[in-house]
Amino acid sequence: MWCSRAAVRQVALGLRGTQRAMATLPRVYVSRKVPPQGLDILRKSGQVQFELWDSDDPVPRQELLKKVKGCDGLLCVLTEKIDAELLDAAGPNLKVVSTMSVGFDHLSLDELKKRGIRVGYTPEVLTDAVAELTVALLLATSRRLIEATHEAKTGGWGTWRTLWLCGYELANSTVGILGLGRIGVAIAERLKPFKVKKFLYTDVGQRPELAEAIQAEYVSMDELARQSDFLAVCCALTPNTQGICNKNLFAKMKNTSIFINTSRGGVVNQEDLYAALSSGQIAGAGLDVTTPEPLPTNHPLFTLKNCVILPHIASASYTTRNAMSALAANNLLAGLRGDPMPKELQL
Ligand SMILES: O=C(O)[C@H](O)CO
Repeated sequence: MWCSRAAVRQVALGLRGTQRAMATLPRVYVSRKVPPQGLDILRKSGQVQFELWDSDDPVPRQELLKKVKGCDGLLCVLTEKIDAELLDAAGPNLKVVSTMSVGFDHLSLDELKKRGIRVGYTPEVLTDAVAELTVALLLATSRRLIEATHEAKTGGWGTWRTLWLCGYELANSTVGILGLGRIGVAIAERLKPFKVKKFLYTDVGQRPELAEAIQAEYVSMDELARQSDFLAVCCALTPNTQGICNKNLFAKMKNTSIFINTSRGGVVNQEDLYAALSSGQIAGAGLDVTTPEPLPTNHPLFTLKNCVILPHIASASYTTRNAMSALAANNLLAGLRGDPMPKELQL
C-alpha cells in the first residue's frame, strides 16, 4: 500500500506520541514469569509499563535491587525478600507491592508501612487448591502411599501380608487444626465425609463463626496436641508462630498421630520434628513446606520413611495459579490508581 509523505509523517508522529505516553506510564517490575492471566491484565490495562524477569527461577538479588530502582509498583512472589534494603533501592516512587501469595512473611510489613507503601496479596483464590492438597498429603502420609509405591516398584511387594504397610484412618478420628482460617475450614469440610469424629482447633483467640461452620471445638495448644489423631498446621508464619511446633508439642502428641504442615516451614522446629519422627514419638509427618526451600536433598528428614515431603505445591493447580496472578495484577493496578485493591493487606 502506498502512503503519502504527509500520512507517513502523521504515523511517525503518532508513534512518537505513543512512545512518549508510554514513557510517562507508571513503571512496574514483575519479578517472575507469572502465569499468563496476570500478565495479560497488565498488558491490556494500558495503565502501566512493565518489565518482567522472564524466568521460572528467582531473579538474583542484585538484579532485583537494580531493577526496582525508580519503580512505582512491584509484583513479586514469595521467594523475594521485600525488606528495607529493597525498599531503599526502589526509592520514593514505589507505591504498591503486590505479592502473588497469600503468605506475607517475606514482606517487612513495618518497613512498608513506614514508607506508606500499599500491599496486595492473594487470599481466597487458593483456598480450594491448598485444602485439596492438604487432604492428599494427609492421606498419602497416613496411608503410607509413597512408601507403598516404592515397595511395589522395587520388589518389596511379596505376598499379601496382614500388617504390612498399615497406616491410620480418618474414620472416627479427631482432627486438630492449628490456626483456623479459611484454609483450615476448607480442609475440615473436605475431611468431614471421611467420617471424622471431632474437629478441634486452636488459635490466638476463639473464632466462633469459622468454627461453627465445621463444628470445631476450641482447645488449648496442649489439648490440641494431646487429642489430635491428625494435626494440620494452617497458621501464618509470624514472630509468634515461629517454631511453635517443637519438642514441647510433639512430646504431647500420641505416637499414632500424623502431623501435616502446608503453611510455612518456619512454624516447625525441624530438628525436633526429626527427633519425634525417628524415635516414634509421632507416627508420621507430611510437609509441603520446609526451611529452607528447597530442602537440601541430604537433609535428615529425607531419610525417614514416615516423612512425606512435597516441594511447596499446595496452590499448584493451573486454575489457582492463574487466578493468583490475575488477582496480584488487579491489586497492583488498583493500588497504582489509588483505588481500593481487591485484596489489600491492612498494615
Ligand atoms: O503463600 C502462598 O500463596 C502459598 O504458600 C503458595 O501459594
